[in-house]
Amino acid sequence: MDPRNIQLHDCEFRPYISEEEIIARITMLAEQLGQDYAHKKPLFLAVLNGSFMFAADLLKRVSIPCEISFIRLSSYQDMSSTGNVKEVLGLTEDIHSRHVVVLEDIVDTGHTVHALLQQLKTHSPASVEVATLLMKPECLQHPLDVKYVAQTIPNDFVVGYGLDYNGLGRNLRDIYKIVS
Ligand SMILES: Nc1nc2c(ncn2[C@@H]2O[C@H](COP(=O)(O)O)[C@@H](O)[C@H]2O)c(=O)[nH]1
Ligand SMILES: [Mg+2]
Repeated sequence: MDPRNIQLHDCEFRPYISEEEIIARITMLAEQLGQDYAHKKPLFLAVLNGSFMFAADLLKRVSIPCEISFIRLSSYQDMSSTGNVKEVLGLTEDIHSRHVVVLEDIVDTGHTVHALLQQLKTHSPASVEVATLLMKPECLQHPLDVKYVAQTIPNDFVVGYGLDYNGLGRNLRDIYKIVS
């Protein structure tokens, strides 16, 4: 095995996106959000578990007044989407008339974001947009308009920087992709 690669459970992963590249992308995203949401006091809604590192690093770089809250959803098993989006921890904030920005680690099929947007819209927010660290456009199965994307990637299974493989890998500073 290449010494730069890592093993998680039964799979080998190789370095893909470095922490420096991730932070550079997030810094640009934070500046864009700061401009678009100046004077709107946005509510960032981070989708746990995967977005915890992205949310923390993004929020540290957003320089306008804002709030953050969390929701926990689950739809992935092993390396694929089940298509069944389970709410593990629900919405605790009143989002009526608020400008909401959903923070996702990765948009793959889009099932998760699609289901969440449907739910959020029933609470009459002033606006809802999605900011994601990663997006796999070729996997999308819903006509989603994801306004803020730090980086698009091909259809590869990735781990690290909050993303896991069956519970492991969330603590990695860089993003790795599976060796096929
Ligand atoms: N560790 C990884 N998790 C992934 C990957 N692609 C998706 N996911 C997880 O699923 C949800 C959303 O998927 P969706 O199909 O509903 O869009 C995402 O938030 C992740 O938690 C991946 O490559 N690696
Ligand atoms: Mg996620």
